[in-house]
Amino acid sequence: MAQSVLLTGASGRVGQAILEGLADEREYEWRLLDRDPPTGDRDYPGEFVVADITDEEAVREAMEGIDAVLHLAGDPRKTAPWESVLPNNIDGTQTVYEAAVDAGVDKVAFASSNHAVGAYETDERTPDMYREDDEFQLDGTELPRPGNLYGVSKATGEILGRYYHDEYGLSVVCVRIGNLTKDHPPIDYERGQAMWLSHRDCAHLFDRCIRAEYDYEVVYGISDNDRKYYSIERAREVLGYEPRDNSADHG
Ligand SMILES: NC(=O)C1=CN([C@@H]2O[C@H](COP(=O)(O)OP(=O)(O)OC[C@H]3O[C@@H](n4cnc5c(N)ncnc54)[C@H](O)[C@@H]3O)[C@@H](O)[C@H]2O)C=CC1
Ligand SMILES: O=C1O[C@H](COP(=O)(O)O)[C@@H](O)[C@H](O)[C@H]1O
Repeated sequence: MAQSVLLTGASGRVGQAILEGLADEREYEWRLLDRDPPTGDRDYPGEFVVADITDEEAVREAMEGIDAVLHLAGDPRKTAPWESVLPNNIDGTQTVYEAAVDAGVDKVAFASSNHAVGAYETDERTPDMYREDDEFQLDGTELPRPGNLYGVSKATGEILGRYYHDEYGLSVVCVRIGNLTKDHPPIDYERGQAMWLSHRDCAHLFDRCIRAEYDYEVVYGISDNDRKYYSIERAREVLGYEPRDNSADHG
């Protein structure tokens, strides 16, 4: 039977990468949600709900009949001020989890970020840790260590997921996404190359978040980069993630 999937933040960069890769997937019935209305220059594979995730009523309505949620909507700026991350990233995420539980949704994949752990990149460790021969690695079992308020909001989204899993049995996977760019990794940016996530690996990873069975997980969402300082072993093990790209293959 087809799975009904709610994709929040569908108009954004990550949402578009996922839809590019999975739009033809016949096993999914998409419901797309964004506060920005769809633009005429793109094809959307499902019903489009124009709503703000801080609007509890609208989110509850959008959640009806949904099996899995890919929750991407939020302010992605690392410089985002508290006035924005509090409503968009924290309140909005709590509204999504709460509505998911009430609607009997099975699983939620939450778009967390490398910035939830950005402060591990100390002056002593960088830039060496961005390089292939350095052994420092984070694997998702470490405590969050944000270096900005945006990172704080993502760490909070992870903790909210823990709560909704433990109290209500919701399956939650928090994907600490690295740096998504199209066609090739960031140029002249070692950090970005170490945490590159290609578009096709992004679509595949979120596909696995819909299909796999899990309880509560924190995984890193990057391609199989030689330079990586984030382990992707947990994503491989629990989700069956098999990335095909590596920033080292791009000059
Ligand atoms: N692009 C990247 O490399 C990374 C992205 N992420 C996370 O992935 C998610 C998506 O990021 P991007 O696609 O890059 O950002 P984006 O800005 O391109 O897309 C975000 C979308 O969410 C929508 N949105 C924002 N606040 C909303 C609200 N209150 N209600 C409804 N819709 C709202 C926006 O209209 C936009 O279409 C974000 O949560 C971001 O923090 C995390 C790490 C890296
Ligand atoms: O969470 C995010 O991280 C990526 C990578 O961070 P950066 O500091 O190396 O640029 C960023 O591009 C993206 O906008 C943000 O949402």
